[in-house]
Amino acid sequence: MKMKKLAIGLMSGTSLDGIDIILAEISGVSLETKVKVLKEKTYPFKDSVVQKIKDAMDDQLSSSKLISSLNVELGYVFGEAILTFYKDENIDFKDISFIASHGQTIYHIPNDEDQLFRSSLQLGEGSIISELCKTTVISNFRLADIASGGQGAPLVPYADYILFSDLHISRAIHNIGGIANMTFIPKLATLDDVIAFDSGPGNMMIDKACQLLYQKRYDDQGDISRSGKIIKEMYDHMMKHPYYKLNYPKSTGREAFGDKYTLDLLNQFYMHEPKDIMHTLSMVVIDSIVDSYKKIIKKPIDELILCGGGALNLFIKEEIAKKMKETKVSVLEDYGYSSQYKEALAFIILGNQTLNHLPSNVKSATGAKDYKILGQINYYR
Ligand SMILES: Nc1ncnc2c1ncn2[C@@H]1O[C@H](COP(=O)(O)OP(=O)(O)OP(=O)(O)O)[C@@H](O)[C@H]1O
Ligand SMILES: CC(=O)N[C@H]1[C@@H]2OC[C@@H](O2)[C@@H](O)[C@@H]1O[C@H](C)C(=O)O
Repeated sequence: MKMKKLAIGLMSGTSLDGIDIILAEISGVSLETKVKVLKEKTYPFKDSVVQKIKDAMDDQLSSSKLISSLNVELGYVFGEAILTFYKDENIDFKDISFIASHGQTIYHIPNDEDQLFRSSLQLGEGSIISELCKTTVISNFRLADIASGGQGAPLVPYADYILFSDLHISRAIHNIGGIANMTFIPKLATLDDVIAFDSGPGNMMIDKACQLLYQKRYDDQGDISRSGKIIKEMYDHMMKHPYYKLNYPKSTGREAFGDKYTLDLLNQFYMHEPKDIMHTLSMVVIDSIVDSYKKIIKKPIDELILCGGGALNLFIKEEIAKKMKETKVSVLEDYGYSSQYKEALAFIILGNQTLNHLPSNVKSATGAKDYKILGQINYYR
């Protein structure tokens, strides 16, 4: 299968900042996969849609009625965003072979709990996207991995392995989105050698605090956090969160580090300067990222590539570089890809595997028993 195809990747992540859409050319499969990014753009969610997503995640405000409706509504929101992308970028829908859509995570239960099954729910109905965009759509990538005993996350490590494995260099790719997740690929690695997990929160606490304390969507370039100093009591309290000590496989989400967690912290430490609160939140993100290498992986890392919107936070990038002196720390842009769109690109690679009846989970990352073909396919007709 060497034929080149055009495909769309769509990602709306845990930070709820918008819908990342990418157009790429893809050929080959598995290790022979070749991708070329052609266009990329982000379309913001309407505030009313963000509110419905947050309500659907909230144990008190959610209802089965809301979830049923939101699944279809997000199908329309995603499909219409793709149609706008086609218009903006002069793309003819007939040229597109497939759309791979991650969907909006509403709830993620990485491990069985009392009365609760390990599960993960992504909304944005593929049937609706397929109907609107008149193309085959692959969605719901996580459940086949869960069926095989995995956590269903993280899934991007497969794409990281295809894009960044190297014979001579050990590389880690750290995505700092709402949640921060990493893929470590030792030199000469097989897929089984890859280590990947969510290191903990990325921007979600920093964003929430910035919105409440400064009425800004995020801490642009990390300037506010840089200007503050550490609140030791708050830092020590936060670093005691049990998630950081867990060994991999492990994944997390808004359930653990979302608005409720941040609001509780702000209530507890309200007497401190806002800029010191921002600094402390950022230092927890930075140290949980660095600790994932120094305390969990404990292997030499030649190159660390930062990506996700958080790679644009220079304070985070500089502090990580200071703490990992033996590693070359760079951003995805240095490798010819944009930080914000790698996850959308990754789902094109995963969707291509699916259409070719090939697996794309990484067992060591999710804890699954087998390599599985991921996703559900809606053919357009
Ligand atoms: N210039 C900037 N300076 C600082 N932070 C930024 C900047 N631009 C974006 N960000 C951060 O990046 C976030 C968006 O990141 P991204 O789009 O990678 O998240 P996501 O894909 O929703 O999350 P996840 O990877 O967890 O699913 C914003 O909410 C903001 O915190
Ligand atoms: C359940 C879920 O949506 N998890 C996301 C989230 O955002 C980052 C991190 O937590 C990662 O585990 C995952 O996303 C990427 C796309 C992944 O599966 O690799």
